[in-house]
Amino acid sequence: MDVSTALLLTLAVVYSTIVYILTRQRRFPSFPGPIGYPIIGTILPQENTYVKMMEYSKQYGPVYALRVLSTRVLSAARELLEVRSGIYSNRLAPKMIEMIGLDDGIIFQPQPSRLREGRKLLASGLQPRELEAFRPVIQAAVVRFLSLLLKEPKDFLSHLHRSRTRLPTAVSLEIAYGYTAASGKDDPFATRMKSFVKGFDKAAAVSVNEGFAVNWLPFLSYLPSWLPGLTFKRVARTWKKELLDTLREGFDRVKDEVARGVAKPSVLSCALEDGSSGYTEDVMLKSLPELFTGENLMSRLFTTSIQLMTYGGIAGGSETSISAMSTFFLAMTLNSEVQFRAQEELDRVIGSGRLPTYGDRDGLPYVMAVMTEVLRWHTPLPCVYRTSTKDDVYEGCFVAKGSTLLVNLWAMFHDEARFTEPGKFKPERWLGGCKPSDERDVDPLELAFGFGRRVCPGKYMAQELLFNVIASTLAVFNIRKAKDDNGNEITPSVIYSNGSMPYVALRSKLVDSAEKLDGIYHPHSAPLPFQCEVVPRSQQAVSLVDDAWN
Ligand code: HEM
Repeated sequence: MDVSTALLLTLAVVYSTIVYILTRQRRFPSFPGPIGYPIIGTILPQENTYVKMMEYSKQYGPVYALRVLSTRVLSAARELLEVRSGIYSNRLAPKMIEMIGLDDGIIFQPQPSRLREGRKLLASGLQPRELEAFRPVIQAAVVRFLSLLLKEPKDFLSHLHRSRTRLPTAVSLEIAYGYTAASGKDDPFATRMKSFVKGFDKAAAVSVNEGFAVNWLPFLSYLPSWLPGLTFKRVARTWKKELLDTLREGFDRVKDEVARGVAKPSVLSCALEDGSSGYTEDVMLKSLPELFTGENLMSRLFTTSIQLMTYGGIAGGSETSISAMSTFFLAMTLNSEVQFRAQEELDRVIGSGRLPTYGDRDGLPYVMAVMTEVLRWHTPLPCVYRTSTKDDVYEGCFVAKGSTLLVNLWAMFHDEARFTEPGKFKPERWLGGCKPSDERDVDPLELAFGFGRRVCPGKYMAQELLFNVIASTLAVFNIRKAKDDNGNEITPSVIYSNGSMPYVALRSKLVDSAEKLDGIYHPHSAPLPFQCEVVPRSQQAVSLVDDAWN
């Protein structure tokens, strides 16, 4: 550890001690939970933190509390986020995001009326009925993915990850701005948006070895900028201009197209054309880009709110849809019988003369069950979290303002009382709707996307995209275990990067090793790179993709 990191860590411990002492509360009994070390609190494991937290809930009960430095964490039931949403709907903005002025979109929006307006704007393109207009866009993005799979089947993970081919980004650009990114690398607007997301992402990072110290030592923002080492203030000023200029470019381009009567239908063009929509320019400017940043950022935010200062923080965003798609490829590699059953259903219902579409979903219950099980087996965001905005009393115990509330989705989806063999990938459990417990509260199609006022606005788009990828890939390809040089099958291990949970160290070792393996940034809760063979099922299947692509 170098001197500056050590100094920052020391500062963080001192800061946490002061905050802890100042905010200590004794009025109400505390929740049960691990006691942890003095000052530092509980040390959470670096990997699979949500599994450890599930163990705590078995030990201490469904509601328990722990402390990480000065941050109180309450592992609670979803009802609390829904019923007391007035107190538990906020997320803490990282200081750098605040300084750049990017806390004014949706993700960090503290004002209920402004949040409602921004979410309404996104919903105008992302609700099921509105999405229908964009169905061809989603289908085209999926066909592009299939044609890449035909050309370079070994690179299936790269096709999902790399920004040029990343499905959700391509679709979001169309829905938000009516913008079709050129398939080459140098599409100017897509590149600018990409750097915007990257800048946003970096500004929100909370690791000791990545991002800005002011995010985990917020008091630094009050020190004068002439002090040595406080370059972040200058960076914030420069980025504020650069990032807002990018947003302005997207906005002005569509505004100009609308004025000339040549705008393609998009959320922004509709809002601008519809004089009665009443959105302020600021809401349109800052809320729309959160289609990109929201998908990317959710995991970072947990760490921000939990303020894992001395321990470091998460390495990156979540890219939730990509995580689910990678899980699908892993599940198919490991469960050939599931794959054959889904393909049998596709052949019977759709035949081999066309690709399946989202409109076919009601006739494909087993394929739907595969998708549901993907979202349960390794749910992309294992925890949903919020920061409380007021002191509160819950079940007779005190919840201090600023506490982090956490709902462990992983624990709900792996609850042995509800699911037989929760660690196994078994789509059958979902046949006939939300089984096995008949309790809607564990339906991954709902639960994996969060709750109440903050429920994921991209939920329907994500489901449509995921369904299309799953159904079309299974219709066209067989996914099999790869073979080594001696012809032996390679069974991939089921190892996931930590995703939306804190790393109790610097950057996760798993993330580092994943990057070394194939050079792709793997910051989210997704399987580490693995091999499989992706082989077309027939010449007719190849022609289907070629024809659709051409
Ligand atoms: C499988 C894919 C996805 C999963 C599992 C997922 C899950 C989630 C979850 C759990 C949350 C937090 C909700 C809460 O706090 O209660 C969230 C928030 C969010 N998601 Fe998604 N998401 C996915 C895809 C997407 C897509 C495709 C987009 C964009 C089109 C998107 C945009 C957002 C945004 C903007 C937020 C923040 C909403 C707010 O704070 O009000 N997500 N997502």
